[in-house]
Amino acid sequence: MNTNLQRLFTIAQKPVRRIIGLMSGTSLDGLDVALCAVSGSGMDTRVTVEHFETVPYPARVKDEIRKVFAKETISFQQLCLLNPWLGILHARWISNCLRKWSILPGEVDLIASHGQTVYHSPKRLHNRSGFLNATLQIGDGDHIAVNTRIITLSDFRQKHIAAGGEGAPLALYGDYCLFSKRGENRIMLNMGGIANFTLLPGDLDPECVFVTDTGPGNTLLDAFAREFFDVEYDKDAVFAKQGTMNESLLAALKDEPFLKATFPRTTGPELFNKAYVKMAQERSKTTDLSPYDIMATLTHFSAETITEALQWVVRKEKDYAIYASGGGAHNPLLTSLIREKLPRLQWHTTDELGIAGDAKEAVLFAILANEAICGEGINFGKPGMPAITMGKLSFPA
Ligand SMILES: Nc1ncnc2c1ncn2[C@@H]1O[C@H](COP(=O)(O)OP(=O)(O)OP(=O)(O)O)[C@@H](O)[C@H]1O
Ligand SMILES: CC(=O)N[C@H]1[C@@H]2OC[C@@H](O2)[C@@H](O)[C@@H]1O[C@H](C)C(=O)O
Repeated sequence: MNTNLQRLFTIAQKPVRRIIGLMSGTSLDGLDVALCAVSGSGMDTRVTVEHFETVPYPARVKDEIRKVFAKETISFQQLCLLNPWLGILHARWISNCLRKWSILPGEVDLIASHGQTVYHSPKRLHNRSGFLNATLQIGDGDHIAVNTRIITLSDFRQKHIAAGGEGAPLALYGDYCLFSKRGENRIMLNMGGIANFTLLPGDLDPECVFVTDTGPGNTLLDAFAREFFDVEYDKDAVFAKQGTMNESLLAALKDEPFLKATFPRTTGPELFNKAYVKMAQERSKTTDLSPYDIMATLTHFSAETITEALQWVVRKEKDYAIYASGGGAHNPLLTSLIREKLPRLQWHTTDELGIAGDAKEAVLFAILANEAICGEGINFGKPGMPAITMGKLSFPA
């Protein structure tokens, strides 16, 4: 037998597996590296985050990714070169983290690599006849496995699409396993570049679990913080707080078929980008707004689209606790707007559940890898949320 398979078999039988979850999201802020100790599977999964670090993407890495990121027309050579380059860089950063944490590669069982999404194209967005849902993540897993000497699972989203989903959000699988609590209706709200949430019913009925993207989280704020103020993001909403929300621009921003389409739905910066905002400004005759007013209006846009999606699932007669995560949870204006609009929801952060909000998505990919090795496929009984295990295997040798 191939010794890699023997090793995998042993890993699957261990009481506790050490899995590194990796996430590099649509914000392009860096690579989240979460070293997790995982036991059990499915609803019996338990996780302890032993170490977590965000390795910031150097400017050169951001620039190279931006040459293809969410763009309809790109250099094929650039895409081809980026795929191994990013895999090798991710491997190097993992090795650096392990050295810093005094952990040997042989002490880690698996790596779960999300990769870098460069294009997300569900059918509702491309609308091209004969083509189905599609998404593309790069930073190849073979390069990670060979360079770290750790078995790697990667490219989780393709199987979800193959089984009838849009390839996202995958958060529900880990959210359901880790955070479901009998007696509490929970909403796990992640505000990254794009915002999404999972509804976890207090009766644990898998058929009532619900997950969707809502629209922009920070992606438009980041794009315009770069354009107007030459900074990577609007830290603590200092710019947005100096502006006034413009009703006409907000209405134009919200006038988009995606925001009226049935839930669940997924999206990305392919739709919500600078051109989208500039077109809304033209339509609403607000091209002369100050940068501060635009930042304020974009923050309201994210808050309203998040709130309206949440209002669609919450029932008046029920209580809900909301657990926020992702970089947007640090944005005081965004969070206060959401809280004002949903005063009945009890507001928490995932930190209160033992998982730091910045680490959550990386941890969720570690859980997906754990499910791929030990799980049986969680059945939500719904189209678009297939009962599958995900991730492709790369062996170090
Ligand atoms: N103090 C802060 N104030 C305002 N915004 C913040 C703050 N800290 C982080 N952010 C926002 O969070 C973003 C990073 O969020 P996160 O890492 O969750 O996104 P991501 O994982 O890349 O996105 P996605 O989940 O869509 O893939 C930053 O780009 C910034 O916009
Ligand atoms: C295609 C893609 O990378 N989508 C991301 C993105 O970032 C947030 C939102 O859009 C979510 O749908 C998804 O990531 C999380 C981890 C998910 O799949 O649950």
